[in-house]
Amino acid sequence: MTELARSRGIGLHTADEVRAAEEPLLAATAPGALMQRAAAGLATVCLRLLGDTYGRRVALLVGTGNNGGDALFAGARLAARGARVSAVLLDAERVHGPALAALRRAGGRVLPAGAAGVEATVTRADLVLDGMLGIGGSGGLRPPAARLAGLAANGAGITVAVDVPSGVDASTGAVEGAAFPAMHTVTFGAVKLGLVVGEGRSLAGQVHLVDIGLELPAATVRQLADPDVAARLEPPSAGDDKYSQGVVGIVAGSSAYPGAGVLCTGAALRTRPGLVRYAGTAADGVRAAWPEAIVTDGRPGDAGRVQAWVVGPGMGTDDAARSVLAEVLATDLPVLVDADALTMLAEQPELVRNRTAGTLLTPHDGEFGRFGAGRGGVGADRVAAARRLAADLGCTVLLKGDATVVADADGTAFVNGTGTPWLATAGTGDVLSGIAGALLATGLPAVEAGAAAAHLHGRAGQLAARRGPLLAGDLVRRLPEAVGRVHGPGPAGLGDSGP
Ligand SMILES: NC(=O)C1=CN([C@@H]2O[C@H](COP(=O)(O)OP(=O)(O)OC[C@H]3O[C@@H](n4cnc5c(N)ncnc54)[C@H](O)[C@@H]3O)[C@@H](O)[C@H]2O)[C@@H](O)CC1
Ligand SMILES: Nc1ncnc2c1ncn2[C@@H]1O[C@H](COP(=O)(O)OP(=O)(O)O)[C@@H](O)[C@H]1O
Ligand SMILES: [K+]
Repeated sequence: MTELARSRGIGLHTADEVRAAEEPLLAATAPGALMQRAAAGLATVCLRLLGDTYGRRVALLVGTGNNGGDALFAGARLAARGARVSAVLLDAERVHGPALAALRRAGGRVLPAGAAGVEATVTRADLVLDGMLGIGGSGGLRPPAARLAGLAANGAGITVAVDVPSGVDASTGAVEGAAFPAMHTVTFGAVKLGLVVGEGRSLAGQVHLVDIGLELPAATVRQLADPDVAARLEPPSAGDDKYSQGVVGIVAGSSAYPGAGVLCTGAALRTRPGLVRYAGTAADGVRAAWPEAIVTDGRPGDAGRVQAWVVGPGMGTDDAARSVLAEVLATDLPVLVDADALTMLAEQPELVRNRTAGTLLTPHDGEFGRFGAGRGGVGADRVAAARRLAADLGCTVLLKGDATVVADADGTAFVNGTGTPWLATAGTGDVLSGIAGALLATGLPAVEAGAAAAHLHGRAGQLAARRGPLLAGDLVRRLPEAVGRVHGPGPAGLGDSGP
């Protein structure tokens, strides 16, 4: 097996996939065994978070299904270690019986959600464990559950979600109304997709995976970690020269707006030590900023041979720009289409439908909405949205955002785990295009180049944000360090958000 095939990243799964994997395991194990594995893992994480357990106050928010059972059994384990545990039941008539009995035996207190002491119990707890809804939840939280989530949000304790924060759709990350704001989520058997994408990403906090022995099918959605990206960034070897490292061509910026050309070219240069060619009307600015690039103010065809093109950032949408876009898309080379080129492409999608080489579109939500398959907007299911546009155009779509999604026409997808909200500033998208273009030129498939680029871009953003508010140019400066960082040892966990 090649290193690339091994470095496939962390699998992300839907609630249906988890349920299907649970069935044979439930049949093969003693009744309640899986829930005990889940509760033991959950209690271990809570003990670690609490530090000293004796006398600490723990509030359990307990729903009507097995998610509530997990919380009660874990609560019983914490009570046995000296914690003062109170269980708030959403419905005292429907609760996991053996788990409730275990909590009572361990000395836990039980009160219904409507009882007078609930507010104080939840807001004054040192740790609040959300066992209201897991993968069996659907739709927005009903009022009593929504009220408890609100109390936990206003309290001072550590908030921990059992399997999934209640109110978050485990499969999509969508949230309808209120949800439990978790600082930590302890999830069982598999990382649910909804914990790392959409609104679910920020509500889940840090994700801890507890192995309960599930055997899952190969994931169609994955998240790359540092070593997975490193495997896609082969350093030059003794036999390499500047051409063998991948030559990328950049068409970006304009005489009025040279900045996009400068940022995009710089990002490409700093991603790979190969060769970067530039063709466009921001040639003077690019030449002045980057003497290492080979620059022409002519058309792409005048630039010399390249292995991939980036087209779009800041290039304008006039007739000349349209003709340049058509020329680049008529080549049999991989092309990344961004910004102004996406605006033009949305009016002429046939330009990409029959391309044989990879085509990577990198829209933000506004640009996504301009395409036929994107009308009506991205919506709450971001992975489905990216897949829809990719399938419609036969392209790869990188949908930018807090957790950038990259999807191929066949449904293969990645969700990015790095980054910082400081990236929401002008020009950072131009930098992403330069990085992804440079990786496309090395021969990586478009979906892999997009996923690796989003990871590196996010890492560069995290490094730059350590010094305070960042500018797009800071990302370019931090790129070599970001590349070094993914090659080096260090934490490589899911959604790991910090260098
Ligand atoms: N099946 C198994 O063997 C295992 C299941 N485990 C736990 O079981 C969970 C799934 O359990 P369940 O299938 O019982 O489902 P849940 O406990 O997630 O929720 C189902 C209950 O919530 C109610 N409900 C649904 N939507 C609601 C809403 N919007 N507002 C308020 N109430 C709502 C339903 O009426 C139902 O009673 C997992 O997330 C995990 O925590 C773990 O113990 C591991 C083993
Ligand atoms: N809230 C956020 N958290 C993390 N990253 C973000 C956030 N908002 C935007 N980004 C990232 O910042 C970049 C913005 O790109 P884009 O919208 O094209 O900006 P521009 O066109 O100004 O270059 C994308 O990589 C996107 O994923
Ligand atoms: K939960």
